[in-house]
Amino acid sequence: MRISRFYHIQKTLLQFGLDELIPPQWQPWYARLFRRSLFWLRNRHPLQPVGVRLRLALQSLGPVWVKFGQMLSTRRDLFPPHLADELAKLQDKVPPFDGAQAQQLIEQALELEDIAQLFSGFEQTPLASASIAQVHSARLIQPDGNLADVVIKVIRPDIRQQILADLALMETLADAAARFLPDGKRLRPREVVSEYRKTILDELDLQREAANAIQLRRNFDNSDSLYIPFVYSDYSRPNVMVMERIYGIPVSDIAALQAQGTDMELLAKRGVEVFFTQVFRDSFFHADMHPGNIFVSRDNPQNPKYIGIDCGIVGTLNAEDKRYLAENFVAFFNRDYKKVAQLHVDSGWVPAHTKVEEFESAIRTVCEPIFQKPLAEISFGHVLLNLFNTARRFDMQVQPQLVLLQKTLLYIEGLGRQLYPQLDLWKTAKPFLENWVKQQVGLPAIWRQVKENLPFWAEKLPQMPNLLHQYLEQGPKQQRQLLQQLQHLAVQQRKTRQQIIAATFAAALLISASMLLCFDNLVSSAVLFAASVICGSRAWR
Ligand SMILES: Nc1ncnc2c1ncn2[C@@H]1O[C@H](COP(=O)(O)OP(=O)(O)OP(=O)(O)O)[C@@H](O)[C@H]1O
Repeated sequence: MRISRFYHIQKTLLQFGLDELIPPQWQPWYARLFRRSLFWLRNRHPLQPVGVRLRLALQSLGPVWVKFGQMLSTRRDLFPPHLADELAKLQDKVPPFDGAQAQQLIEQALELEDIAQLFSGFEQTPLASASIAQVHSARLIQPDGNLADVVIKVIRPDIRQQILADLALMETLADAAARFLPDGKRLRPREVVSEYRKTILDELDLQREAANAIQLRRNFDNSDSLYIPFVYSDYSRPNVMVMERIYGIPVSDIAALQAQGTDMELLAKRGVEVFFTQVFRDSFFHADMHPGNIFVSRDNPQNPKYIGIDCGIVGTLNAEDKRYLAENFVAFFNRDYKKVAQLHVDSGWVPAHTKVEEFESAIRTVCEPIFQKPLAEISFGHVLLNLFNTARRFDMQVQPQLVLLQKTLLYIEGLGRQLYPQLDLWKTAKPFLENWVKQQVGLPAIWRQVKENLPFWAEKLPQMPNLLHQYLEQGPKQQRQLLQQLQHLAVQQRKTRQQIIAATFAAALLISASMLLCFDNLVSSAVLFAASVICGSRAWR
């Protein structure tokens, strides 16, 4: 099975002429000869540009590869724009699987004899189907007898085995690429595939998605800007998830939004705010913000609210990353490239030995042209992309959390500008960022830390006298032990020195004894030999 799939993948790649992606000077003569001998696998689409062929090949290999291509399209640090643009067009439109089978999977997962025990009006025709799961509508019969409109997401049967098998093949190909392509080191194919493995396997676990949705919903409880549908966690299983059905307008349906009189400027600004709030306030952001996952509530168009679904992929940032990121943005918009360079070194994103002046100059060369545009038109996502690309030349390691963030930022900006083309991103984000940075330093930060640590200190306070007493008692005892160990070490050292001297003497006496033997001086030789044995045995002891 694995060999035949491997052959199928190789065949597809060759029939779409993707071997052309490897420049001829990198292909040794025997590889070219071997390629020519595979005459039945010639390129069948020679007139299509290579980007289009790559997209078509991935599409014909199936959903796992389509999703892989979608992920690669966001890695503009690795691929030229024409390839990344083509990959971005990949869509995982796949035919739904049988609704009766979905019903069976739900019954099995929730241990129901019949779906009607828990749901009324389960629709076997899916509401939507994607590569990994499909979604059915139903009405949940709640414990109090009331009905709630819900959707049930079901993972495709057998998809896990398919994904694992394809991942194993991808890993083999990545290994080969890393070993044989001269650019293998820079492209880091093994890391790219292993990152993909993590993302796609995470997406297979709906319990994880449910937990993410619950957390995000809690973070935006009572928010005017974002609503996350309620998840019925009692009915969440690794392959089944039940959640509140929403009836919002897809965010890409601009005409419908305008028709209901939505305040588009406010909506666009709220998108940016929601993103920065998730990143900087909560350190927990929805990282799959493509338009298919964002809706706008039909209620109150003058005070518009987003609805977010599909929380399968989320990003987190640690406190350090957040601080460096915010300071980077502020420094960048103040055109303080030295600070930007220094921040990259301080955060450990580039090695400590990086020459800050050289790095600063490289950043200036790449970023200064961006300021030719009015501030309002500058894209944060592109700023980050340019910074990361420059930093890569200075050995910046791929930071998956930052790549996820930069990708999400590009989505959010694209969305904001689509909703309200005059959106001034910097004006919307700057007060937020500056305020955040201010809160991280000085008195407010100290006060916040004190407040955060207070419960811990309060808990430990009653134990303090005991701990202090133990410490004071342990002090002299530990000192005595240390002294004993030092004395022991000194004795050992003296012994070793004596052994070395004895061994040297033994060797010198042995050499002299051998020389005297050569001159037939038997008695002296025997005496010296005996002395050498005595010294040697002393060294040995
Ligand atoms: N709570 C909901 N209420 C109404 N419709 C929903 C809900 N959740 C999902 N849908 C519909 O199902 C579609 C697919 O859902 P979702 O994005 O969660 O699935 P997916 O398999 O992760 O898809 P993809 O990977 O393509 O984003 C959505 O675009 C939406 O139309």
